[in-house]
Amino acid sequence: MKLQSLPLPGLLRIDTEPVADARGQFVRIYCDSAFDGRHFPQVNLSTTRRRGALRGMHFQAPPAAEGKLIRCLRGRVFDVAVDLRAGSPTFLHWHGIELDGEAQTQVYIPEGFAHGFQSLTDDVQLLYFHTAAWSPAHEGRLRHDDPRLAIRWPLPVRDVSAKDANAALLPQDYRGIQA
Ligand SMILES: Cc1cn([C@H]2C[C@H](O)[C@@H](COP(=O)(O)OP(=O)(O)O[C@H]3O[C@H](C)C(=O)[C@H](O)[C@H]3O)O2)c(=O)[nH]c1=O
Repeated sequence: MKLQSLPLPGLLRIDTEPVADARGQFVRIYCDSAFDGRHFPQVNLSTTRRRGALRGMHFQAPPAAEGKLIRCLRGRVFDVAVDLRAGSPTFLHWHGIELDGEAQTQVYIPEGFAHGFQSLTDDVQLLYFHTAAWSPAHEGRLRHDDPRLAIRWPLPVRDVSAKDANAALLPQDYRGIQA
């Protein structure tokens, strides 16, 4: 398991290392020793039907701020993290990484980030490990097309949920979250 820092502090690319044999392959997705002991009280799986569909941008505010370890199991996605940490040198910066079911790449998005992804193929399956349980009362959403973020999505966007489409744009005085 190789961890590589990405341009936003705390954001990690993880390259897992499958072991192949005549039966197929085995791969370790997570281990405490490689990750200084994250605890994941919740694991989610989403499937997305159509190429171009977009889920996000989601985050949870403290005390339910959540880190996410994400792996694409099927299909291919453009996965985006946005730094919302108050005072961060990369505040409101975004970074995108392609994940796909064939490659062994995962991404770890720490607490204080918003997360979203666009499907680059039909029939995408994404596996998420969360460092906090879902807390609707602490859920926050950003618009995927917020001009203050200026995220460059690879495909024309489609299939956005009403909740995501109706999220508020960031106010000019937005200061971020204390993660
Ligand atoms: C997270 C969660 C959701 N739900 C319910 C709430 C909705 O009725 C339904 C779908 O939720 P939502 O529309 O928020 O799901 P996505 O838009 O796919 O959000 C997911 O994808 C984006 C990219 C993320 O980063 C979120 O962490 C992840 O939850 O499941 C539950 O019942 N339990 C849960 O733990």
